[in-house]
Amino acid sequence: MLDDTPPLLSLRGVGKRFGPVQALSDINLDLPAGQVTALVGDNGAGKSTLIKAIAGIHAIDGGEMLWEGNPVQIHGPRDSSHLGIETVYQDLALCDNLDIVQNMFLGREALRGGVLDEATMETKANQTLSELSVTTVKSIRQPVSSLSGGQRQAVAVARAVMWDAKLVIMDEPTAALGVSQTAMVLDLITRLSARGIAVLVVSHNLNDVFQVADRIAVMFLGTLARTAPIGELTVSTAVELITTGNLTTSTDRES
Ligand SMILES: Nc1ncnc2c1ncn2[C@@H]1O[C@H](COP(=O)(O)OP(=O)(O)OP(=O)(O)O)[C@@H](O)[C@H]1O
Repeated sequence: MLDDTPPLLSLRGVGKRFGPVQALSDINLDLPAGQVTALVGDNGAGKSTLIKAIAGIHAIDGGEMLWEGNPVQIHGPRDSSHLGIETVYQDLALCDNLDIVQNMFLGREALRGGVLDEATMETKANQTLSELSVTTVKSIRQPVSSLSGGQRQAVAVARAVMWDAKLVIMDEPTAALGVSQTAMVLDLITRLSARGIAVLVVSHNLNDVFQVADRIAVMFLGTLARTAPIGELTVSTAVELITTGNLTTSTDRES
């Protein structure tokens, strides 16, 4: 039977111009629930502009976005977080001097009788971290400044999940990480999609992409050169698309 569930988010003909620069042209992209979509492309291809458009930081000036099949207007970060879109940027936006619980509840603290409800916040933070199998953190009361890069990523992702993200966008999540921490973060991405969350991962690292993604979207000079299930491309065809925007050879893997 055909699954007629609409994708969680669909971009239809999306465009964005910065003065003379057409940063995005006619972008058509579906982000299905429970799947990891990798967004790849060379420097300046438009990846950041696209994720910022979805996150409501850049207003689009053409096309439309559909959320679960219905047209939506995303005018700012509040609109996107209201829909259930959470973005984990490279700098993570964690406060170093605050502990894990304080970071996960920053700006959305639980109160009881007008005071902070620490017990509830600790329970919820612990529960989310353990649901995501983040077991490497010694104490949820340690300041995030004492965490490794991978653990910081995990806290930022857990915060998104705790606040009911339906779409998690990750900007170069493994760029600053070593081998074992990269493996931990890739694992975490897989667990997000297993929970039914749509994940959009921007990455320059094709090894990571081929390990974790279900689908790949290749950008070239502001356009979407190709969107395909990951099995339809190889690393070398992906590189060709990234660098030229086309495939001259017919070396696509049989799907
Ligand atoms: N705020 C801005 N004002 C003017 N031009 C911009 C702005 N942001 C991006 N651009 C331009 O839009 C184009 C796409 O940039 P974008 O940062 O989205 O690319 P990218 O694929 O994320 O690149 P990178 O991998 O280097 O981060 C580039 O030509 C860039 O110079």
